[in-house]
Amino acid sequence: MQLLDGKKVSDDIKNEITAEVQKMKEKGEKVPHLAAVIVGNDGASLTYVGSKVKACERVGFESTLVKMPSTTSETELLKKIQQLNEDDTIDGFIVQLPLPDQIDTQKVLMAIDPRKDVDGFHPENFGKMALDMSTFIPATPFGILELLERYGVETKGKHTVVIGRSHIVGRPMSILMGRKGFPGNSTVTLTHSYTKNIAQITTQADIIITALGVPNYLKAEMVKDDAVVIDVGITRVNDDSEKGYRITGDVDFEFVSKKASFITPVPGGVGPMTIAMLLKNTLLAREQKLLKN
Ligand SMILES: Nc1nc2c(c(=O)[nH]1)N[C@@H](CN(C=O)c1ccc(C(=O)N[C@@H](CCC(=O)O)C(=O)O)cc1)CN2
Repeated sequence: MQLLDGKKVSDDIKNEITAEVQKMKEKGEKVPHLAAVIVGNDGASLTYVGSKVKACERVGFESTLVKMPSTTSETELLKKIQQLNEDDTIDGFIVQLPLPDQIDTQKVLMAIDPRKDVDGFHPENFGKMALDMSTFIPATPFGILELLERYGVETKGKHTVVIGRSHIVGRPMSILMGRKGFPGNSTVTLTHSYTKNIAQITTQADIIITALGVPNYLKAEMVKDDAVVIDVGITRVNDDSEKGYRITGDVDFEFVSKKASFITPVPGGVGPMTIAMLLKNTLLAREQKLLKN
């Protein structure tokens, strides 16, 4: 079994981005600027936006964190998005998800200027992705593709089973794995809460990508020998550690890792790749803006 080490690969990517930023500085160009909007006080979301800001500092990007109270109305958030769309100093921005119940997420994502949509969630960018056109690929699926590519995991002609059909991970992942090229050219089955006999499907998979958020859901008996297992689940389970919780994936790692050929750990697998690929999309947004000016 080989570990797909997202921590190491994300560090490599950040070093590559740092070198690109250095070149920009030497040419007297403005460095990329990412803004992140967070509404409310959800502990995990605050951790993730904090990591995004820290990652920007590390690679030499500018960053802006916009914190809004949990009582923010949809109108107020849409106004903030309009400001960020019009702010020429900002190359790309994200709205941290999930949003509070009073806000229509789809309406918010559609309000983001597609040229600044470094999460790749706007329908225009999502459509381009599905049509194999150049665009921002959502950071988590993009990170998974990068891990598969850097470890040389064969995907052509393989059967990939994706568990979970969220707009952030499962749905785009199922599209990307079936696209032409590498990584891709895979035969994809997208499973979800209405799928019957899921173990019958997963035991036939060469590659399993699970994004459910149910700790230890994928058991060894659901996986065939030598399968590639990608764990996108990140659940905080309360314990008596100093932090008060530990991070648990969807995969029963202790036993599944004994059967898998490649597997991502949690933590230290897909999570850090998400942050690295957001930086990559922000660099792309900056470069595209330079090309147009
Ligand atoms: N606007 C967005 N919202 C959300 C996204 C997203 O891509 N865009 N994805 C997730 C959360 N997420 C990024 O925002 C994210 C999740 C996890 C990690 C990560 O590094 N996890 C670590 C563990 C961190 C911890 O201690 O909690 C790991 O797996 O090693 C980074 C980013 C939902 N919302």
